[in-house]
Amino acid sequence: MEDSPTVIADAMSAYAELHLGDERQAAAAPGKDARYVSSDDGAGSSERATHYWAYWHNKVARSEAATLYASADLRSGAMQSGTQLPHATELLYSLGFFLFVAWEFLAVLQPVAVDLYHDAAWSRARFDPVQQLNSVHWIWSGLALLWNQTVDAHRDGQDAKFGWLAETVAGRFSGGEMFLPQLGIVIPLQPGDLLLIRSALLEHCVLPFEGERYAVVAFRHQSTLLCKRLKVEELLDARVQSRVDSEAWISQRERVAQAERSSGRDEGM
Ligand SMILES: O=C(O)CCC(=O)C(=O)O
Ligand SMILES: [Fe+2]
Repeated sequence: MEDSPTVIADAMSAYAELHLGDERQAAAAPGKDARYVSSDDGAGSSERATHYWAYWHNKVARSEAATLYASADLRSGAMQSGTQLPHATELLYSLGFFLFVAWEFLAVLQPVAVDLYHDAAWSRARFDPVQQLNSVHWIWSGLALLWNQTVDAHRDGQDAKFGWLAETVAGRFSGGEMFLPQLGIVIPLQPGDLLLIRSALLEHCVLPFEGERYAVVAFRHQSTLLCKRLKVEELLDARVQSRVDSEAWISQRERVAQAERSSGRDEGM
């Protein structure tokens, strides 16, 4: 990912400059999302932002009216229905290489996970504007974009339980390593690196940093997986699985999907 650091950093800077300016400044209310509660909410806080692009299922209405939801800064507490897609196109194309490499690595590491994510993505492709732009390498249900955000220790409880998050960072900064408290491991994540972690299981946080640190996080929520009654934990376990495992899993998945359809118990996502 040699050229990606500047490509991504430039695209994120441009995007922030053009489209986040006012919303960024407006973020004054205390955050509702514990992940982004900053320990140093003083100087420079107006430069921090978290922005989501995600396929979001409307559980209350039980509809598939998924849309692009975005929050310029979760500290404002507002999740807004996004209309920013036209503005987002340039940034999404700049992230293409990251999405491609994440897909490739995950396909080698655990093909079953790619199958599972891919199925979920394609079943909802017509509702998912990001999918429509990114085509085959978009296997995620959402992206979190972070500008200079400190991130306290957390697990991403909505992510697929035994699934994966893909992340890369950009900008010029020192510090800002990813720390995994349960394992006592510090990952010196640098621009150009790709990180895949089990975000729902492993606590992670970002250590203090100086400079400009941008993060791009691709995730898939558990609620968007197709076969929710599958014992995903047995499938996405810690082993690196072979294609043979994958084929066995596909037939299991089909059986479960069929059982769900015929019992009529599947209430959507
Ligand atoms: O900024 C990072 O490096 C991590 C972000 C993260 O963990 C999250 O958004 O859930
Ligand atoms: Fe996280």
